[in-house]
Amino acid sequence: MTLLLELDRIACIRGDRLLFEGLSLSLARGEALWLRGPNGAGKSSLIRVAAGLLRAAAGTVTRHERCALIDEAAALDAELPLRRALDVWARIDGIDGPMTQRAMEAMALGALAEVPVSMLSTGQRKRAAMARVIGSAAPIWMLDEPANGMDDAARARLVAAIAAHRANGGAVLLASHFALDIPDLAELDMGARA
Ligand SMILES: Nc1ncnc2c1ncn2[C@@H]1O[C@H](COP(=O)(O)OP(=O)(O)OP(=O)(O)O)[C@@H](O)[C@H]1O
Repeated sequence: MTLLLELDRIACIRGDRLLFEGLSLSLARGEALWLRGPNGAGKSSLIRVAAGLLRAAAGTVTRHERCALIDEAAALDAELPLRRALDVWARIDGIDGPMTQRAMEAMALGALAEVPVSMLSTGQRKRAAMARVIGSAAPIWMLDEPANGMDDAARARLVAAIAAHRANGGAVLLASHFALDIPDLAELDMGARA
């Protein structure tokens, strides 16, 4: 079993509030873990700690591979047409053009390639952010509320992309306050810890 991500006895403080402590988890190739819990439980904070964007108050995070993140912050340049905005990231990630093309197809974004990111709807923007994650070829995906604003068809594509990623040896850390139809999904109830 090859571990891709290990969190060991993590504590997280936001403002002056201790959100959680002593939290340990690991993700091996092919695994997916659902962080569940109500608003404010600390799901986004844990994802940000795992991604290295937020410092833990205690404990250690070990990422054995590259990770790609989708969160509420817009990752794509709003002024650029979608295809070019994704190409910018592909160049940064050192990924080839066909990979970006496949990522766009996975999220059914072909018809939106020339539309500026700023003009995309909420759900389209989530699909675009997901295409960026798929196109990154990063083994670890950290997905914070990826399905918010997505319609049923987009959600099905998201679930299929996650399945393909796991089958390919990737791992997924998923924060969502509602259930997604993902098989063989481990759960961590952040609400129970709060
Ligand atoms: N920058 C910050 N400074 C202080 N407190 C913060 C900050 N960001 C978040 N918090 C607090 O940390 C707690 C956990 O927030 P977090 O966003 O991690 O929860 P969540 O489980 O992802 O919630 P949601 O389901 O609403 O996305 C909340 O009480 C929030 O107000």
